[in-house]
Amino acid sequence: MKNNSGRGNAGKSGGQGRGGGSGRNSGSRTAQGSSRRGDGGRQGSGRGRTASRPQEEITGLPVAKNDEVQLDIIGMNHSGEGVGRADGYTLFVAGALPGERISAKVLMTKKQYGYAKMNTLLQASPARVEAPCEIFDRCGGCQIQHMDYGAQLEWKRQQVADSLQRIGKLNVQTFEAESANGASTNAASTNGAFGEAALMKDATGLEEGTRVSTETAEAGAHAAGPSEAEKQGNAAYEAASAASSAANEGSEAIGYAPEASSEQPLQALEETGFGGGEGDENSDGRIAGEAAEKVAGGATAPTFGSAADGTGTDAAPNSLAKAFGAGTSAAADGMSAPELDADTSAAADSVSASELSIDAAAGGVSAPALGADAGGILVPPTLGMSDPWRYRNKAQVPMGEENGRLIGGFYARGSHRIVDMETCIIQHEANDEMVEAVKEIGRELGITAYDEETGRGLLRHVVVKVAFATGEKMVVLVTNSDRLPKAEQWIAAITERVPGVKSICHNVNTRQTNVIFGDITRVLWGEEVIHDYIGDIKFAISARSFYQVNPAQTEVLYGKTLEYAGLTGNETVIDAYCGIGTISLFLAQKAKRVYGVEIVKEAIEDARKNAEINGITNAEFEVGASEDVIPRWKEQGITPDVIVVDPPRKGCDARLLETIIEMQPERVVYVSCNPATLARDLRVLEDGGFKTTKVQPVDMFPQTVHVEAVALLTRQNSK
Ligand SMILES: C[S@@+](CC[C@H](N)C(=O)[O-])C[C@H]1O[C@@H](n2cnc3c(N)ncnc32)[C@H](O)[C@@H]1O
Repeated sequence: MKNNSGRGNAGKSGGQGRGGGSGRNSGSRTAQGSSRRGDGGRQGSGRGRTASRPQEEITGLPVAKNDEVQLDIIGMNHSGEGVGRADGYTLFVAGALPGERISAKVLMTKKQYGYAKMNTLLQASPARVEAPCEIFDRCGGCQIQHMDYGAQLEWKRQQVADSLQRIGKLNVQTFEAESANGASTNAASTNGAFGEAALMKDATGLEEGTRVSTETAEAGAHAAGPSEAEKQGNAAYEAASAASSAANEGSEAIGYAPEASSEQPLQALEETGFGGGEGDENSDGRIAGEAAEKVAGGATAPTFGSAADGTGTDAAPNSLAKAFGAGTSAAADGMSAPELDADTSAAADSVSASELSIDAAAGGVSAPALGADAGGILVPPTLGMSDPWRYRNKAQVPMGEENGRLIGGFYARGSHRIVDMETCIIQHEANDEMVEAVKEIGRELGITAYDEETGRGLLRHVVVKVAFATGEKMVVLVTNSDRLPKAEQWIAAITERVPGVKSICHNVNTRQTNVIFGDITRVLWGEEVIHDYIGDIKFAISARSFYQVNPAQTEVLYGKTLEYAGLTGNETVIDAYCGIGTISLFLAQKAKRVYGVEIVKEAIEDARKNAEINGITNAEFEVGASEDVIPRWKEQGITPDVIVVDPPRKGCDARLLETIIEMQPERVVYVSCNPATLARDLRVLEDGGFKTTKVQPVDMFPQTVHVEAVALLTRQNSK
């Protein structure tokens, strides 16, 4: 276990107390520059926003740019920023935790909310810990290392409960949780220290039922990108769906009927692919990696199916669209571009802009009194890791040069400048070692790094994967040329310095884009794939195939999915959004027959191969959009007992939900990486005759703000 203790020492000044209340009067404005500095608090250095966009002066606000304000932090938004109020005006503060009192400088103001940079931590939260990573302040891969892991888990559970209540208008059972500061909190209410929902409406300024406006789309944008990437898969896997969902998905907007945005996402990619990032799964648009790939790929490379052609139409039947308001207009997605950085996390979260309860605006006042109903949905504590470090099996590292020396690491916040990095403490050590070895070899061979401004230079990214169960390793060199110079020397050096390497691949990406992978991948040496196990099932993982990045927690997630599916061996099961068939094959062990559907052709090819290598014959897979294929299966007479869905962040297509309701399975198991769209979709299914009984949060991405959950719904009406 890494050093994750040290609670509460950082920067307590103790001199100011917490101030009274968190409502409209909690922020007190002081003269600029009058705050104390250097009293040991977290200075909010590198994580402050870069207000690089010219700002329009908005008059009549309680604060102005450069003001110094004292704030009580009353929640944390889904980007991991503390939420404070200054005379009723919402300010987002990177690095501040709920329950803290801080002095901060206002960086920028918008009509409904603004950003501030913490200058002095006046009173620290007991949940505050010293972030163990030296570059936490600069790297976007993790957002909440400074929060005690128990508090992270509690916050994630709260995110789920809040979304169910506020967006889904669902009844959540009261749950007594020990909060990080030892106080007992009613986790079903929304005014706990870790609840943010109450702030959303105020932050976006939208009245309940208001459709997402430009501002909310903008706000939501931040969440775009990476968030999902890992979960969604790489460019190949996401390309097909990205065009239709790009904007919506990234924006966290939850309404149906989004318009697709096609080009904007292209800048999404700045980020570290090394660490968390959802470059993969990270959200705040800060992580390049796959997220970027996904988005960018979808917009630019219509290679994998109809949705990728940029014509994405997620149009929902009016009734549904109406039910959830928030038809959002796309754009959001592109927001992760560096120059927009300062706007993005606002997310204040368009997510629920249209759904938020008005009384929420009061500042942490609880939503409708839903909590105490024992008949409500059970949201148990988040299933976390005993050691929430070194959990990732894949790193995607951008390469650059510093004074002529090959370096690789992460993009400095708000720029595309690459900062060298030797270790990432959420990566498996083997990934650190592989990346380091490749950098050394590259230097020895005199390899140049790709320069995205000039389009010159050779090595763009190094992607490394390690299979936790077998120890097999893969190195992928992504270059800006079709030929890899000195290929033999590369192979000799990598095989010598990377013990256990099973596969060395070369991917060609000559496009001037931030997308990591190009379309051509060649095996330079060894196997085309490495193998890993989840439970007893063996999976072949190729250079570009999507595979969950946290294998330990994947087993937990799939185990819960299987448990909720309640299989006896006689059931027909549909696995919608099945990817490479990971969940399908898990289920097939206990079901009569499993039908998997996935929009990306390559994923389905992998799924079929994986079924074969495991000798599984009762699973079949079809390429296509779930919302197209499953209605067809219905016409063909397939009658599932259980339907499992594991959609991208944008949630299920409305047509799919309608089909599920018509098919009337006994149970629906909904695996989600976005509590907002989960809540929206559960509302539809509830209205269609299902009852949500449990929603189990699972921590797939410790130290980041990403929230994963699996929900069980049972059919209430009879066929
Ligand atoms: C969250 S991933 C789930 C993958 C898989 N269940 C797993 O756990 O590895 C979502 C998947 O849905 C796919 N997808 C996106 N839109 C789709 C659609 N309309 N129909 C079917 N699959 C889709 C993506 O390509 C991606 O593989």
